[in-house]
Amino acid sequence: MKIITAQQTKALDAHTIAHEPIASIDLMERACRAFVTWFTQRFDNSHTVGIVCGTGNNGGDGLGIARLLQGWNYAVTVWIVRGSVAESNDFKTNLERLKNTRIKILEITEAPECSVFAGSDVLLDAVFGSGLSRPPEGVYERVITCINATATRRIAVDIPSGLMADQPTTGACVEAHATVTFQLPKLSFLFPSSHRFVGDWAVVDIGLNKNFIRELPGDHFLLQQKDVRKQVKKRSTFDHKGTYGHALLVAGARGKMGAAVLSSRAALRSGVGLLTVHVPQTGVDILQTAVPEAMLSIDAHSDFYTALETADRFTAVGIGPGLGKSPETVKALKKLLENFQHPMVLDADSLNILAENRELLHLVPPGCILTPHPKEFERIVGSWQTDFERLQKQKQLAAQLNGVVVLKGAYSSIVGPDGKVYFNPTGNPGMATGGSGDVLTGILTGLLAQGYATLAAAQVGVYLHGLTGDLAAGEKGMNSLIASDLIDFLPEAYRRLG
Ligand SMILES: NC(=O)C1=CN([C@@H]2O[C@H](COP(=O)(O)OP(=O)(O)OC[C@H]3O[C@@H](n4cnc5c(N)ncnc54)[C@H](OP(=O)(O)O)[C@@H]3O)[C@@H](O)[C@H]2O)[C@@H](O)CC1
Ligand SMILES: Nc1ncnc2c1ncn2[C@@H]1O[C@H](COP(=O)(O)OP(=O)(O)O)[C@@H](O)[C@H]1O
Ligand SMILES: [K+]
Repeated sequence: MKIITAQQTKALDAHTIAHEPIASIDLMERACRAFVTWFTQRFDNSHTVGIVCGTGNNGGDGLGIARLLQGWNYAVTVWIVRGSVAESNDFKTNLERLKNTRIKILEITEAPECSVFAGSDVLLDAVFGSGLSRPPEGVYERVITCINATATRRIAVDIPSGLMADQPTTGACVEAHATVTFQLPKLSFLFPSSHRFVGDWAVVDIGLNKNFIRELPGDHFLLQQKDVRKQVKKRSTFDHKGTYGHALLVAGARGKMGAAVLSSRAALRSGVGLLTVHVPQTGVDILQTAVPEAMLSIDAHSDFYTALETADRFTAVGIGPGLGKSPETVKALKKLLENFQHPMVLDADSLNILAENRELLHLVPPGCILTPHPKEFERIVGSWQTDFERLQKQKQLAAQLNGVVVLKGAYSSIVGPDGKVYFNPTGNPGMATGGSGDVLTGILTGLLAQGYATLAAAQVGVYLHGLTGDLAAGEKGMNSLIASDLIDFLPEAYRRLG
C-alpha cells in the first residue's frame, strides 16, 4: 500500500473526479458514507454526537456526516468554526442540505469557552483535513484546545486537525482517540510522535482511482499480507536440507545465553536447513540441551566471543544478541566483517560495537540487515529532532552501508539502499519484552541463509515476527506475552502466509 503526500492526495481526488467521472460533491458523499459505516458499527444511536466543522472540504465532510447520522436517528449537534477559511463549494452544498433537518447548528466566530463542546458522548473533529498548510492560530487554535479539553471520545475525520500529513507538526493539534482516514494512511500516522494525536487509526475505502495511485511516484509503503505472501518461498518435492542453507548465529555470553537460545530456536523455526551456533564454553550445555537441533562452534573463551575459525561454509551469519562488548569481542567482530562476504544480520551488541568503533562501519559487507531499536540507532547516527529527520537518517545509513536498516518498534520501518521505506503493520506492545528482538534476529538469519534476497528477508521476517506477536497476544494477552511465545507461534504465522 503506497503512502502518498497531501499534495498527491489532492491530485488523486481531482483525477478521480475527472476520470471516473464523479462530481466532487458525490465523492464527498462517498467519503461521508464510508465514515458513517465505520462509525455506526462502533457506536449505536444511543450516543449523542457533536461535530466540529471547519469551512473547507473537511468541514464539508463533517456536515455530510451530520446529515447521514441524523438519518440513522442519532442526536447530532454541529458547530461551524468561522475563521479565515473561505467556504468551499462542497461545504456550501452540504450546509444547504442541512436546512430542514432537526440538526442544531451553532456558529463559532471567536475564541470560545471550552465548555462549549461539553455534553456529547462522541465528538467528531472535522475542522481541518489534508489541506492544512500551517499551524492553526486564533479561533482555530482555541477550538482545538477546547476539543482536547472534552472528556468525551474524540474521533478525527480523515486526519486530526492540526496534524501535518507529511511534515513535522509544530502547532496545536487535536488529540483524537481514533482517526478514520480516507483511502490511504498518511505518513505521519506511522511515527511515534503522532500517536497522541491520531490514536488508533482505520482506513476506509472511498473508491479513489487505483491506477492513478499505482502510477504516482513515492518511496513510502505500508506492507500488506498479500505482498509478503508472494515473497514466501515454497518447498518442492526433492528439496533437502542443503536447499535451505546453513546459518551461523554468533550470540550469547555468560549470563546472556538465553539470547542465543531464543535466536537459535527462531532460526530453526524459520525453516533454515542447518544451524550452527557459536558460543563461549559456558554456553555449551545450555545450547545442547535447549536446542538439540543446533550444532555448536565453541569459542576458546569460557565467557564470551573472542574468535571464530572460519565462517566460509555458512550461507548467512547473524551476530549480536547477548554478545557483550569486551575488547576481544570487538576484535573478533572486526575479523568476521573483514572475512565474511555473504549477507549478515547485525543486531544488539554488534550494533553497539559499530557505534563505538565507527571505523568498523566501513567493513560491513553489502546486503546486510541491521536491526537497531531506537536507542541503538541513536548510538550509531546521533540524535534527531523529529521523526521525519529520524527517517532521513535511516535512509542515509542504508545507502551508506548498501544494505537494509530495520528500525524496530510499532510500525518498524524497513529501508533499503534505494531509500524506499516499508512500514510493517504487524506487532503490538505485548512484544515490548526482553528477547523479542533476539527472535527477530534468528528469523532474519534463517531467511537469509535460505537464499532470500536481503530486502525480501527483511520484509518477510519483520512481518512474520509481528504476526507471531499478534497471534501470541490473541491467545495469551499482551501483558503475559514473552519472547518464547513468539517462536511458538511462528508455525501458525507461516501457515497464514502460505
Ligand atoms: N473532493 C475532494 O477533494 C475530497 C476531499 N475530502 C475531504 O477534504 C479534505 C481536504 O479538504 P481541503 O483541501 O478543503 O482542506 P481543509 O483541511 O478542509 O481546509 C483547507 C483550507 O484551510 C486553509 N488553511 C490551511 N491551514 C490553515 C491554517 N493553519 N489556518 C487557517 N487556514 C488554513 C487552506 O488555505 P490555504 O492553505 O490555501 O491558505 C484551505 O482554505 C480532506 O481531508 C477530506 O476530509 C473528502 O471529502 C474526499 C473528497
Ligand atoms: N509497541 C510495539 N508494537 C509493535 N512491535 C513492538 C512494540 N514494542 C516492541 N516491538 C517489537 O519487539 C521487538 C523488540 O526488539 P528489541 O527492543 O531489540 O528487544 P530485545 O533487545 O529485548 O530482544 C522489535 O522487533 C519491535 O519491533
Ligand atoms: K479533521
